[in-house]
Amino acid sequence: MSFILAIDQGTTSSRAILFDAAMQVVGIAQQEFRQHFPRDGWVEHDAEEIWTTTLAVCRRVLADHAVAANQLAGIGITNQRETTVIWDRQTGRPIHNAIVWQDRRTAALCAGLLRDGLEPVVEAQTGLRLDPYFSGTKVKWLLDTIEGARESAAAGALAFGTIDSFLIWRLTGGQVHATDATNAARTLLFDIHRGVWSEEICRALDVPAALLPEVKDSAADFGLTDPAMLGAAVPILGVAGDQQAATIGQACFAPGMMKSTYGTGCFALLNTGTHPVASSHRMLTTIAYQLDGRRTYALEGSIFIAGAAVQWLRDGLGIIDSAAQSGVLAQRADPSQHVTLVPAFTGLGAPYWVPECRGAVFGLTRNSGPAEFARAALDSVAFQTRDLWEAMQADWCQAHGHSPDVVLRVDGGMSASDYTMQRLSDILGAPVDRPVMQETTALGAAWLAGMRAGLYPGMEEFAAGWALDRQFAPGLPEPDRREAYDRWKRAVAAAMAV
Ligand SMILES: Nc1ncnc2c1ncn2[C@@H]1O[C@H](COP(=O)(O)OP(=O)(O)O)[C@@H](O)[C@H]1O
Ligand SMILES: O=P(O)(O)OC[C@H](O)CO
Repeated sequence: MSFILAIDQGTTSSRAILFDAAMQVVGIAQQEFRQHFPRDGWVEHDAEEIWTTTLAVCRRVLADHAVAANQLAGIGITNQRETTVIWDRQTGRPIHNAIVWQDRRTAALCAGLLRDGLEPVVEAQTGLRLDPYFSGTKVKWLLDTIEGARESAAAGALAFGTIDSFLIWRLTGGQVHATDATNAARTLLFDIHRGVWSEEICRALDVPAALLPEVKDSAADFGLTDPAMLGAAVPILGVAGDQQAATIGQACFAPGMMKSTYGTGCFALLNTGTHPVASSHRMLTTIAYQLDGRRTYALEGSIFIAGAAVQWLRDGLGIIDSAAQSGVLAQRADPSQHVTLVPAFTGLGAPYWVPECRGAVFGLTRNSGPAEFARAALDSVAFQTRDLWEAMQADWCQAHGHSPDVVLRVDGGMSASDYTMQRLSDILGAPVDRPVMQETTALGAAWLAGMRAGLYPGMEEFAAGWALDRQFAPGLPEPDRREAYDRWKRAVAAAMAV
């Protein structure tokens, strides 16, 4: 039993990553699935497709590498967070498509709850904001909308879960209804301080306790897979939301360590230790991981558009053929021009939280062309990260009376761009560390399971194995950094004013 299977169930694809006893990647299988946009602002996934693609990639990666299920010491699950499924306990069938984290259908519901004065309770107990992003109002929408759902839920016939929970249910053949603390922390229903479902918020949202999963540590016994799934009963031993799994995979275990993942969007988490730090700068407070019943907390900043700006250069503007070309093109930009892109294509996330804001470009001249657009798109990722960086440092300062000594570790597809990572370091005025290991999210889930199985080392030894690929050191003089960031702040203010 010398392998660990990590399941990474993401927003656009399901992946299975096989790790060996030395925590090295043996193989990866991946399958995309359909995105459903039934109305403006609505985003759904077919939960059955999430299940079939997940099972298919697990079977494929094992078959491709001739590894039998009885050679697995355990399974770790990491997942797109907040996405909401409600299913029938008897049949296992979802009562509706999964409502995805990006879905905005509950905006009016949130506005109503805000007027009712629920926001202070939500912030104090969950560390989140009253925003459609999180699961709670999606659950309420489903119970209010699907005929008979509210009565069935009250009678205990239905189960709610984030994607980890739904996969655990399916993998165990309907035996286990559980989640981990990091996923529970994203539901808007979980008291992150007491580590229990919040009766007050559940009451306000009309969510019956009978609907909710048991909340466990991130490394725990989540049940055995039904042998019909993979060919043998395999224990599920690790579960964490994908951004928390990346924090673990990056070994950001000490307070002051921060990871920033650059995929379609960007999610930055700053470890704040065993005491939660409340944000007065519009960051989220969340659980980074829970081990042996002890919660470690993080401040989180979520940016909706990062790599998606590069996709826009490729698919929207057609000025590059591949994402990798963006850095080459950006380096050819005229240094005397200051074209600034505010990529608020789907509104602005942290720290602005303005869903109705849309993108804008400033500083165009007759000489502005593809190179200046490419630079503006990549630079926008650095500027947005600086927004989070400033907010988190200010929150930390308020809590501790001094600035943190931040170590920033980056990952995700866009961290492959040397240009962007250098620019990030320049704009932050701080070093940026990129690890050798690219699969940090899957590694985090695998480590949780492998550590629980006794195959992988404990936290300290795991952290010591983190290896640097490249450190980007800041090269921009302070006045230039200030001037560039001031220009960005003015551009955001102008975009928000339109
Ligand atoms: N060399 C590169 N330069 C700039 N952006 C890149 C590069 N490689 C990938 N990207 C961007 O990274 C994103 C893919 O990263 P990934 O971590 O796979 O994202 P996700 O998990 O959200 O699908 C895409 O948006 C792509 O445009
Ligand atoms: O699936 P990803 O990588 O886009 O991550 C989604 C986040 O977990 C949403 O909070």
